[in-house]
Amino acid sequence: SGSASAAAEGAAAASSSNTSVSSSGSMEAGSDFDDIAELGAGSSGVVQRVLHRPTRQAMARKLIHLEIKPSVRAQIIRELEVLHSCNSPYIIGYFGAYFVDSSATICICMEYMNAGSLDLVLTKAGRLPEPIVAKISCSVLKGLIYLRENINCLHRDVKPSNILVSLEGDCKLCDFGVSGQLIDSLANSFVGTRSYMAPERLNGEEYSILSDVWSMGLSLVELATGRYPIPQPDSRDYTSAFSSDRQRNLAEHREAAVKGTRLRGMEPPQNGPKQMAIFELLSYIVYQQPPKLPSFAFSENICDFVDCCLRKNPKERLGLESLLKHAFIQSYEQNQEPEICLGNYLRAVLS
Ligand SMILES: O=c1[nH]ccc2cc(OC[C@@H]3CCNC3)c(Cl)cc12
Repeated sequence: SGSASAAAEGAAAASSSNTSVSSSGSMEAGSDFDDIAELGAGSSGVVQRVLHRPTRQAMARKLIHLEIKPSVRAQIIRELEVLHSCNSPYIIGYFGAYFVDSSATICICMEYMNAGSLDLVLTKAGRLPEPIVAKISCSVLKGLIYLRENINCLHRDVKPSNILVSLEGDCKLCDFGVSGQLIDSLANSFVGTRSYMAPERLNGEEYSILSDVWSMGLSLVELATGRYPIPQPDSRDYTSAFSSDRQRNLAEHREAAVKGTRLRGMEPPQNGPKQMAIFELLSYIVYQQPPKLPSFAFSENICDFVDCCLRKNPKERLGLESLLKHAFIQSYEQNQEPEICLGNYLRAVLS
């Protein structure tokens, strides 16, 4: 930990958000960190809120258990080093990573976001109003563009739990596939009952930035309705969360964005099994029509935006720059109504 402290001291002086904790790769865990709370657990590991004592820096530390040989560990640490050069308001800050020898665990130290990930926000907010979904979409697009332009990497795992927000109104991407070796080491670790993977990827075809666009589109439908959108809800499912009066629904979005009020999310599927088996769900994504938002409860702009992301054929999907110019993003980007801001909304809805 001595080397880490020295590195952190030096880096902290640089006061950049990308101070490096350690690249030695052999530093024992925990010596410089105080565990404060558990932030969440996902399919690849547990995330804790920690304090890096030498720098007094609050951090989020992700622990991933990996049974791999030392040479592969060193390669993962090396491949993660490029994250030190990531400096974007839409990408989570990176402090460094190290292995805990005794428990074959990699610890990845990242910037702490005090409003957590969007899967957790959604459980409290019910569903997110359109202006908030627009702000999040804009940040996700800018984050994906930054990854492609600066580290030439795709995200590969866009979903609500990998989009982080802060009470100051920041929205950043995390857990993107920057280390090929880490991707390979995690290849068989998928556990879960839902997938944000694009049809072409489920079909074993070439993965491209347009597959990230599909995952973003699916995530936005979930954020806007409060429910994972596959299988496609039927009309009865919609009536629990949305009024039949279109104008009332549209007014409700704006009001909830300004006041930070919770909106009732959609119930899980009533008809049929509570939760579709994962294989059935994956074949549904590949063979059935893509999900879409109910036009009676949402604006044409957001309905068209998600349709442009959720085309089954990747060649028909819009690219990142075109999506950034879409009316859904522009309509909120331009008349940036001061009372509609992500920070105010999150402070109200999470209070
Ligand atoms: O503050 C954070 N920084 C980096 C990663 C991170 C991940 C988080 O949660 C991830 C889990 C995964 C599934 N649900 C929540 C939270 Cl809740 C905060 C942070």
